[in-house]
Amino acid sequence: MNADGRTRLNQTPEWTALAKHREELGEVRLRELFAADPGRGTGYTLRVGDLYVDYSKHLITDETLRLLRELAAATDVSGLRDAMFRGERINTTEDRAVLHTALRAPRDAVIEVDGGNVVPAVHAVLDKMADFAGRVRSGEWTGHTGKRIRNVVNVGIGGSDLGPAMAYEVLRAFTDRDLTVRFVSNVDGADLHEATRDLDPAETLFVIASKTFTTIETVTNATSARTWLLNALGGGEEAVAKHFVALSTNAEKVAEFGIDTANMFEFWDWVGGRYSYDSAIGLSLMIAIGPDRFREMLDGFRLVDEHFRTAPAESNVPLLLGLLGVWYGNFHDAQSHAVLPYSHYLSKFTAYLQQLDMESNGKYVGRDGREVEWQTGPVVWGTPGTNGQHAYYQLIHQGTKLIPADFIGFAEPVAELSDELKDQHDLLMANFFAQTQALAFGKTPDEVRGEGVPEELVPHRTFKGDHPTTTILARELTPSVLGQLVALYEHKVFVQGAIWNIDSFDQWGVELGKVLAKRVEPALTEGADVPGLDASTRALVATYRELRGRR
Ligand SMILES: O=P(O)(O)OC[C@H]1O[C@H](O)[C@H](O)[C@@H](O)[C@@H]1O
Repeated sequence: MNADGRTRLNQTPEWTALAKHREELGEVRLRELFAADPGRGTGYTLRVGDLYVDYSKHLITDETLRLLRELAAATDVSGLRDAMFRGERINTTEDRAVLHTALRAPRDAVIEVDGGNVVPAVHAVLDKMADFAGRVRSGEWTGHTGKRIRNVVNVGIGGSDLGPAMAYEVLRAFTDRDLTVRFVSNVDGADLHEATRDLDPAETLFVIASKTFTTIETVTNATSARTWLLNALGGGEEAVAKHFVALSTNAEKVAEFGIDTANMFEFWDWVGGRYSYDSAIGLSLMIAIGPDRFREMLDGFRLVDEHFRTAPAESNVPLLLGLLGVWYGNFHDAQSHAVLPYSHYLSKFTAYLQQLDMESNGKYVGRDGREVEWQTGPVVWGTPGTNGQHAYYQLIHQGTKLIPADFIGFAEPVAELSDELKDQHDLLMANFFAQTQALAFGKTPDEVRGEGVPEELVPHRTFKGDHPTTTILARELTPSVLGQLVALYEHKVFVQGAIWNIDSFDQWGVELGKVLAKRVEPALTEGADVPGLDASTRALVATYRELRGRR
């Protein structure tokens, strides 16, 4: 028992029961499970909104699912979920509410933080964003010299970059193709250079996205962007006012930087950075796709929020996905989780999920302040599937590691493709279905022999199978479907954090590097002596200075 009145996760009877069940199951053969239950292919499926979710190719039985749900009940996942939706301060280490779900609440909803309803402010900002996006899109908003805005450059990093950058790619077919939208995140000057080198400053709007407005990379890039602009256009504050807007929770710092707070789009400390792209942080996306599409996306988020909040455990998709991750991470020693979209437009989706999942659940200290004795968040990785097939799938099929994977695909190609390109879609999806089939069922030595393969090659050409996958299939990729997918993963991450008893909403682990970077910088620039610098770093810094001719 802990100070917080909870039994340690790995001492609960539900955990023990799962460990025993795992032992009894031994090596699960998916071929056998499918042979024993002809209804498995349709029975082990769920629907949420437009998403069809097949979890039949998992190393589980009805009993596994029952025991996993008992673990969720014992760890009170639904209690924490309800506390989150109610606006309680479940981010205990930062003493904050966790209310990204309020960002997509309907206008008439009431969600209180500290006795005040936050929903009217959410919609006021959405309306302000819609008004601004509309003016940029129509050409009514002009730059300092009177030219219309044709380029939007979002400057931000982490949650202030990955979400909008990912969603912009996903929804490219819905964007205004006359606008150039780019995302700059890296403090490496090459990023801003490449993003701006062919742009006319007079036609360029910078959207400075930073929750805290203190992030060194973003403030540095924003300062350089301002210099680039003013060098070209002249002018001062009036020019900045026409070419810079800010997305932030920190009005004071925004004003200090020189952006008029009238040009600031606000959000709040109860929105985590990695949960923020449907807040003001989505402004670049909204300018690209228009306010109506943005609202459709929010509707998609809301649909899955409602499902997560109200669906019973047996049909609750985020709960299921979270539990499957626990099953592999905690009872099969899986270290990673692959997300493999079969859509070119989802090329940045997994990178986005990396922050969502790994920054949320990469923790070794529990909410009780004690070190956990169980695995927490997995390494999340992956790229669009067909490309992966010709690169790293070999290891998934025949390597020595267990890598559970999500396959995400769509029945319809994007509408604007030519007929010829649309015809390629069946081939893409044939690969999609073939891969999960091969991963699950493999190829036995006898099957290989049956093909006349020489005996010495049989082991090499045998596929053991039993590599677990979830298939997520939707009719087409729309703004709403994107919202549904993102909310699905947000809540999956929530479920796992709740079970592991960690605070999924802080990120103390990124702080140390930031502090050390500030300390080391004067050593690089001025050769300053940094007291306490270790021998390795000291030698590296000296070599760096030598290579730059700074001796
Ligand atoms: O939006 P900002 O305040 O600039 O923060 C940007 C990012 O930097 C931090 O280091 C955090 O790890 C991220 O969670 C955050 O999204």
